[in-house]
Amino acid sequence: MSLLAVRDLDAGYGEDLQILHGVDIDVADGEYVTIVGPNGAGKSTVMKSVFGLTTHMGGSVTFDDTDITGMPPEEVIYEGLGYVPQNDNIFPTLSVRENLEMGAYILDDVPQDALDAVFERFPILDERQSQKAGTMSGGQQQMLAMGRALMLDPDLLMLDEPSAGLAPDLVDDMFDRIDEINDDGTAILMVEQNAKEALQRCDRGYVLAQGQNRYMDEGDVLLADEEVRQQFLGG
Ligand SMILES: Nc1ncnc2c1ncn2[C@@H]1O[C@H](COP(=O)(O)OP(=O)(O)OP(=O)(O)O)[C@@H](O)[C@H]1O
Repeated sequence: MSLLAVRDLDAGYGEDLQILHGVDIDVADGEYVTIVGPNGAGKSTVMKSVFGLTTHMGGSVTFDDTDITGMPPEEVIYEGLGYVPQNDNIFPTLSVRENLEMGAYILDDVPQDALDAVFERFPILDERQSQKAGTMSGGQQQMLAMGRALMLDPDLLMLDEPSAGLAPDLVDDMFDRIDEINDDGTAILMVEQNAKEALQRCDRGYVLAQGQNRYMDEGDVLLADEEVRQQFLGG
């Protein structure tokens, strides 16, 4: 049984700019899945489509047995799905703590246990609770964006290029933290430019190109596949 099942999905932007052509993606409970592929392949569009941010043109998206096809983000969030977009994923003028509280805005009260869990996972956020988010480093802002998405304790966390813009020595640390979130039971769907590292870390990977599925297998198998390496991983 899939936690997330994307079936034959057609989606895009505006009235008729179709980007995805019959895409299929599955994520099982607790699984760690990555999507890799060339620029413009539609990787981000898959995530945006699951989160109700694109024009739905065909096919379906099911999450935890609920049909969420075309459901707007303000409703999807109630289903147990968290999403950290690549850009604009924090409120720069709000404090760290206010950003985390915003992550739980759909609840009447800020869940103290969730806040404590985020601070335990990312101690730097605890130390900097009152700092304006926009004044933190790129890596710290990325942790804050993840922390915010974790405030509702999602069953699936979608991460769009979490390593983008990070200094090389911080990239491994970011991937380690994603491993930890997954080890604690949250399923991960991640889009990454850093394809080799992402495929090494995940359970299963999809290669997307031109809005279509190209390859799907265990990460290690994709990494070892000569065709995949030549075409999509720079040899
Ligand atoms: N809001 C938008 N309006 C119109 N076209 C868009 C929009 N967002 C993305 N696109 C187009 O959709 C196509 C796929 O973009 P997408 O960002 O999903 O690709 P990607 O595989 O994530 O690539 P990248 O690694 O470059 O982010 C691109 O041609 C892009 O220009």
